[in-house]
Amino acid sequence: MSRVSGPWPPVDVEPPAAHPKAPAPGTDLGVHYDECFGCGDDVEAGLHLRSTVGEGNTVHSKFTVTPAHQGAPGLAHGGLLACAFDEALGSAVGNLLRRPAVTGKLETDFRRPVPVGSTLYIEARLDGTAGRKIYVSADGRLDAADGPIAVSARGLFVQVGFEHFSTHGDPQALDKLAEANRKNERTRGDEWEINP
Ligand SMILES: CCCCCCCCCCCC(=O)SCCNC(=O)CCNC(=O)[C@H](O)C(C)(C)COP(=O)(O)OP(=O)(O)OC[C@H]1O[C@@H](n2cnc3c(N)ncnc32)[C@H](O)[C@@H]1OP(=O)(O)O
Repeated sequence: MSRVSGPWPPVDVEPPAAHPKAPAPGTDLGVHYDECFGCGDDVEAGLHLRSTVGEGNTVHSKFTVTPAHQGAPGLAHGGLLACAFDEALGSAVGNLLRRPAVTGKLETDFRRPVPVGSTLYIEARLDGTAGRKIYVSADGRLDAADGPIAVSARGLFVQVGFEHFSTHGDPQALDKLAEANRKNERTRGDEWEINP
């Protein structure tokens, strides 16, 4: 069976166009929500991804595997690795396009074991958009930006209105996030593309 599931993106796409107010290459993206399992500081056993904007519609993230992330003894759990890629891809979509979007589909290709103590260097890139559909992909390299690829992923994010989060999520938590965002230039609501 081929590792590659088909052409990517699977449909004709527009080339990705970063939002005019997207953070510049080199910008440290920080934490988008303290309680996020992917990046939040309040989640002790979370992944604590740290991300920086790269050149050419990319975001570079680092994820260090701890004993809390094990599946087999001494090795990262595949589901948590998929989570790291969801976060890295979502960070590329949210920060570069500034469109509210959720993961519709996430495909992962586990190519090498990822031991506890190792760091994945993930490069996520915008591949294109087709209406509300946003296609992204990423490679995660072991222990160095030019290390061997251990995991690759492809994702489809679907742009949604902000009501997706207020309807299905926790309004109090959203208020808390909005308050935090008011203190953070990069995530101000007036800089988002909100019309799906
Ligand atoms: C600074 C900030 C940082 C922000 C940094 C953020 C980082 C965090 C990242 C974590 C992100 C997450 O985990 S998000 C959480 C996990 N995901 C979710 O909970 C999403 C749950 N699913 C849904 O709510 C829904 O299914 C939606 C919104 C995805 C789609 O529903 P919808 O709005 O009714 O739209 P729908 O017509 O179904 O789909 C729209 C188009 O997408 C296509 N489509 C939808 N799903 C799929 C699919 N799985 N595979 C193929 N295609 C699909 C449809 O065919 C359609 O194509 P066409 O007919 O138009 O051609």
